[in-house]
Amino acid sequence: MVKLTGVKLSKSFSQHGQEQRVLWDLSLALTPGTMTALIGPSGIGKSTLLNILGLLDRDYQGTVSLDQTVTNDLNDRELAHLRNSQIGFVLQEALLIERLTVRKNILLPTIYGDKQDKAVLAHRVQQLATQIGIETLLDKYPRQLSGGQKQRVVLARALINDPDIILADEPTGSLDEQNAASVVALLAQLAAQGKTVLTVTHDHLVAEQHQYIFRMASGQLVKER
Ligand SMILES: Nc1ncnc2c1ncn2[C@@H]1O[C@H](COP(=O)(O)OP(=O)(O)OP(=O)(O)O)[C@@H](O)[C@H]1O
Repeated sequence: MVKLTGVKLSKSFSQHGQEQRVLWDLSLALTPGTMTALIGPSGIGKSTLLNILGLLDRDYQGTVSLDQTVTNDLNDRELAHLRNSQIGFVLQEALLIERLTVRKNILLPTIYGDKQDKAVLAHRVQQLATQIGIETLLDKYPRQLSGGQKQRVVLARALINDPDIILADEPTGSLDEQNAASVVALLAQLAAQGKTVLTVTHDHLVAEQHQYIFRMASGQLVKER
């Protein structure tokens, strides 16, 4: 299992000649087997931080490490391989490919990287779908699904490669209370298996179910729990 560390992370955006500092010497370490919630007002930089920790954004100051591997030292190919094999992303907008079935959407991350056995993958899709409650949707197309169902498909896709680190941006945003509770329960189950879970959420009830809670303010993290 993998420890994710960010040290002295800084990031600015410049717009209309104005520099906006979003992250400012921010450091954090996420330990395997723990579940951390990241809260804070809209526009404060939560997604920006998630994108850096998830190795999607290289344009920042500071270092991001997975165990002993300092990701800043890797080339784009190595970085993509690490991201694809170790990190599961549950993004805010459920981006599914419309012309592919739910099953094929879930399998998308497996077409990159090392070849995996088809029968094993088929079994894994079935297992995940049952766990997440979307087993009846596997042969449907995204347009036939509700927002909440799409979000659960995105979760299944994030987990198909069995990543050690799960980064979730508002994973319960478009779910009703019952489905939200089952997604949080699943994240807790993954943390109990030794995975590292970081969840961005606006929902206090969801945050409360995490072991650690950090609030983002002025480019830094304040530990609330
Ligand atoms: N590509 C970009 N160009 C310019 N500014 C950006 C860009 N991406 C983000 N920002 C700015 O950086 C700040 C932080 O954005 P970010 O999306 O990280 O916030 P957030 O806390 O995740 O917000 P929300 O809770 O609404 O999702 C915002 O003020 C936003 O306008």
